[in-house]
Amino acid sequence: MSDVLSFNNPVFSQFAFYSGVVLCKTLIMGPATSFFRMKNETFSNEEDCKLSKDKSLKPKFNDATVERIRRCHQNDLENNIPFLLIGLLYVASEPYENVALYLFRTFAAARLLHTVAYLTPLPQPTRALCFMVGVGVNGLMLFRAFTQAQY
Ligand SMILES: N[C@@H](CCC(=O)N[C@@H](CS)C(=O)NCC(=O)O)C(=O)O
Repeated sequence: MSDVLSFNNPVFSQFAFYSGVVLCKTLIMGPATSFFRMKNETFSNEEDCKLSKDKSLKPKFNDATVERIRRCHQNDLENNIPFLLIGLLYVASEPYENVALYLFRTFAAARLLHTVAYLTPLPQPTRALCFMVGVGVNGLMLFRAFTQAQY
């Protein structure tokens, strides 16, 4: 049991890999927001506006691109952070390796596709389905952790 949360455990190692994938994806959203803020001259604070050549610029909160990236980032935070926490409990429950790998891959694929669907944007229900697959994986992992835990 002491080796469960170590890279000697293939399930933890695979979990670390797919967590890294979704974390990288989430981390990219901040710089992507900054990039489009500068490109579209859409700043949310007075002091940021002063950095622009146009000194008459005022804070703006309704740029469609910036707001879409922000919503996508927030959605990542709402889903990927629970994946990291629930995943740790799940790995500690010592699941079957092939089932765990399938769940990790499904979650990572669903979240990457969710971003593609949000930013393209693809017609609904594409994004909703990606979201539900992610929620489903988190739910299954949490169920397994609950059923293995003592109370
Ligand atoms: N916080 C989300 C909760 C529900 C959710 O995550 N829905 C998915 C599928 S429709 C989504 O992509 N929502 C868009 C969003 O979070 O901006 C919301 O306000 O929509």
